[in-house]
Amino acid sequence: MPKLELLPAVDVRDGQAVRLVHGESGSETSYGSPLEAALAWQSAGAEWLHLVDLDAAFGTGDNRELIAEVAGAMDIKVELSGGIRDDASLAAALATGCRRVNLGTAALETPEWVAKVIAEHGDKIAVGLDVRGTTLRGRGWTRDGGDLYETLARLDAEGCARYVVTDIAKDGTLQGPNLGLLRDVCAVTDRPVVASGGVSSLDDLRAISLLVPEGVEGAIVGKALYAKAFTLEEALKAVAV
Ligand SMILES: O=C(O)c1ccccc1N[C@@H]1O[C@H](COP(=O)(O)O)[C@@H](O)[C@H]1O
Repeated sequence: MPKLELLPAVDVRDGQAVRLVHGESGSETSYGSPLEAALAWQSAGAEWLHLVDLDAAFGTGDNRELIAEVAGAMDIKVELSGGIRDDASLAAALATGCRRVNLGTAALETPEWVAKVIAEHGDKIAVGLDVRGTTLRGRGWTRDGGDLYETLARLDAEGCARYVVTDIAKDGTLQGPNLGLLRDVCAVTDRPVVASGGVSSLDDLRAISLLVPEGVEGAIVGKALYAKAFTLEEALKAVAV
């Protein structure tokens, strides 16, 4: 059985590495330099970095140069999210050398463009399914964007390679992942799923690992690492098989 991939997160707002609660603007706790955070996760043995431009996601500007600097400094694979909604922002994201990008709002608001870039870029494109209940949210998680399962069926048909599933109610709360949601998504798609939101302990990571046979490929870990609930080295050891 393949091991669960871990993706430590660096979310950037106003030039700083931050964590939010439920993705709400204004709930930030700041953790300093995004480059230092990313280098620390890399030194600790990460194989992936989940890098998010929160200003671009919220529409409050962007951190494009800093994001490119961080992505460019990494020897590990980078998954880039936030504000990738058109040809120009996609080109800028891919030019950072990242391994793949996550599209959120675009998958809800401009489905034709998303179908086109999936066809052009294959597994360099993942879709972030950010949900409250079973309703998708876009534009910094401030607007409803349709039903999770209808959108998933459409994206599957268009050849989307991978989904990053975030339970907004769990994100940044250290309350444990929504394992039921992950199981439900895996039951309706054969594409790999990256779990996001709520990880609080090594036991949470072990519980997500048990879903690898059902289709969960990875888990994004944010607040728990910054809050020092465990170290990344401990996390990597916990999911090693
Ligand atoms: O990661 C967060 O905490 C987050 C919070 C609020 C909005 C977005 C967030 N992150 C990721 O950003 C992309 C969506 O950006 P866009 O809609 O494509 O501009 C998605 O991967 C979210 O999970």
